[in-house]
Amino acid sequence: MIPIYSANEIKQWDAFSIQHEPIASIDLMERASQTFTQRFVAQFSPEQPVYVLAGKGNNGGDGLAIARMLRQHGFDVQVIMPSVHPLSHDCELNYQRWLALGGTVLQIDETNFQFPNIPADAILIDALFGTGLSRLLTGWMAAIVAHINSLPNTVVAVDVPSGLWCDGLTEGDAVIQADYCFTFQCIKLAFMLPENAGYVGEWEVLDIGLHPGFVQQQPPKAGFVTHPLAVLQPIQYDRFAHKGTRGHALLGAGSTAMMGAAVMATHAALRSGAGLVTVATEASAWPLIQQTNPEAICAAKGALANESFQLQRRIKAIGVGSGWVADEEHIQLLAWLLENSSVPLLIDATALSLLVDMLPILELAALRIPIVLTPHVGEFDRLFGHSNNHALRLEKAIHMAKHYRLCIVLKGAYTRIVLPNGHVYFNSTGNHGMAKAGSGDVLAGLMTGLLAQGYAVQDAAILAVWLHGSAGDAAAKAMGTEAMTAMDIAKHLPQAWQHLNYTR
Ligand SMILES: NC(=O)C1=CN([C@@H]2O[C@H](COP(=O)(O)OP(=O)(O)OC[C@H]3O[C@@H](n4cnc5c(N)ncnc54)[C@H](OP(=O)(O)O)[C@@H]3O)[C@@H](O)[C@H]2O)[C@@H](O)CC1
Ligand SMILES: Nc1ncnc2c1ncn2[C@@H]1O[C@H](COP(=O)(O)OP(=O)(O)O)[C@@H](O)[C@H]1O
Ligand SMILES: [K+]
Repeated sequence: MIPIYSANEIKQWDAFSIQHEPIASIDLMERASQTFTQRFVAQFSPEQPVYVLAGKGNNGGDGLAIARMLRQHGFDVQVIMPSVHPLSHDCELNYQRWLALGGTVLQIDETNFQFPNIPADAILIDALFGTGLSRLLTGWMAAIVAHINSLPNTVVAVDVPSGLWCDGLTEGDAVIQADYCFTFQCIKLAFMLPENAGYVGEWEVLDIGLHPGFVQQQPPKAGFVTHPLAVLQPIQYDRFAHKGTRGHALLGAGSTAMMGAAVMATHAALRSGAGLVTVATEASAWPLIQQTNPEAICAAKGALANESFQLQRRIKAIGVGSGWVADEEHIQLLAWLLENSSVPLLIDATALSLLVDMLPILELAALRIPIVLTPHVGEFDRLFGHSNNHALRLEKAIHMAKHYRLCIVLKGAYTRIVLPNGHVYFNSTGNHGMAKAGSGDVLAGLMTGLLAQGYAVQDAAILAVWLHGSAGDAAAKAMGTEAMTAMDIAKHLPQAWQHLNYTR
């Protein structure tokens, strides 16, 4: 897992490393700049001229060190600096080192603002501001940013695109629109917000060797899940395991016009590792379910509100809502589950819409059993009210998860798994080929299957979301993001499991 820390926490990590490694701050800057340079030379050729735009803080110091290193790699490098003083201590040192190497600096003046001409094939390295941004860029700094954004050049940001507020959304548009952003050590929350996609471009985290002791001392409240086995243990079965010990999942899914949702959720649940999957749905659809998923068992919808059925079949988790319609029958089923279920409950799709009028019983139910909600943004807003942007929505999800003691899986690119303690895991896998009807049903089936096997809600959510995205990536590789369908995600779950195990 890659931690997500705020700008303030990053500063603390920086100081912690300087103290505990120990290392001088200028040497840490040198190491960060070397790491950036290595990454840069792996992608770009010295045939393209490089212009480094360096500010007065430590981000500018990195820029000056990178300029020096790239010159040593044979790049033709020019440095542009707004004439702002004083420079930070380490920026000043790197400024002197650059001059000592025979480097020159093209100064930009506030009064006579004119940006040097840059050849169209030049690469621009943005080291104007980093995580030390303390206010919005205005005046001539905003003008510099606007000018750069008007240029056709490829822009590579050092740590963060200048002007970006790394802990959330930036007001206004005085932010560099980078094509690439090579960021240091941890991910910035801003990278996870769709509104910032045009600023951050393709981002990558560079390990600059900050002291790992800091993460133990101050665990992050948010993280990016690159591999779930770094944060959870998979359930291991011994050779005497049988279908009764692998867990029995009960799905309440499908209605006449949306029976495909039940088919797909069932298929995914069957590929979750669960021993038994029962689908409670309309009897007229049983032949369809059994033709498409011969391993599944069908039951009447009433099974969802039938305690003796659930006890006798040893149901271990229940997932409801995929392909449901919002009618009285389903309201009654959901209410029964909230009031009576003794096993973990997953609430998806239409059941989330029904929940709007059941928040008080949801609150009580969450005291008794683990509950996970799997809304996409529209469903989340319908349930908890509209948010004007993704940063506010995430804040609201954290608030609601804490208030109701729920796990909320807010779906989309970088699906957010929000835990009852307010911590957030962002998922790394998946692609836009999954943005198609039915993908959510696959996730709901898969997660219910994991819950049935005894995974804690948090682990089931992290693992299911990662596997689902990984299966989506495998489907995209095999058939392309256009042609792949939700069912293809379910069919590629075997590859996702293999990927999980192989990279363990
Ligand atoms: N993490 C790590 O371990 C490592 C981090 N490193 C690097 O350090 C970077 C952070 O450096 P940093 O703290 O010096 O901040 P940075 O963004 O360069 O500039 C701050 C300056 O800008 C000014 N300023 C702020 N806002 C402004 C505005 N709107 N308009 C105008 N001015 C404004 C502010 O002035 P003030 O707010 O005091 O007025 C201050 O002078 C980080 O991104 C990474 O590149 C590596 O070197 C080593 C390892
Ligand atoms: N751009 C994307 N990148 C990664 N995953 C995505 C993207 N768009 C959608 N997904 C995933 O696809 C699924 C879509 O679910 P949902 O919107 O509920 O679909 P449906 O309701 O049609 O089943 C979610 O798991 C979501 O995270
Ligand atoms: K920058």
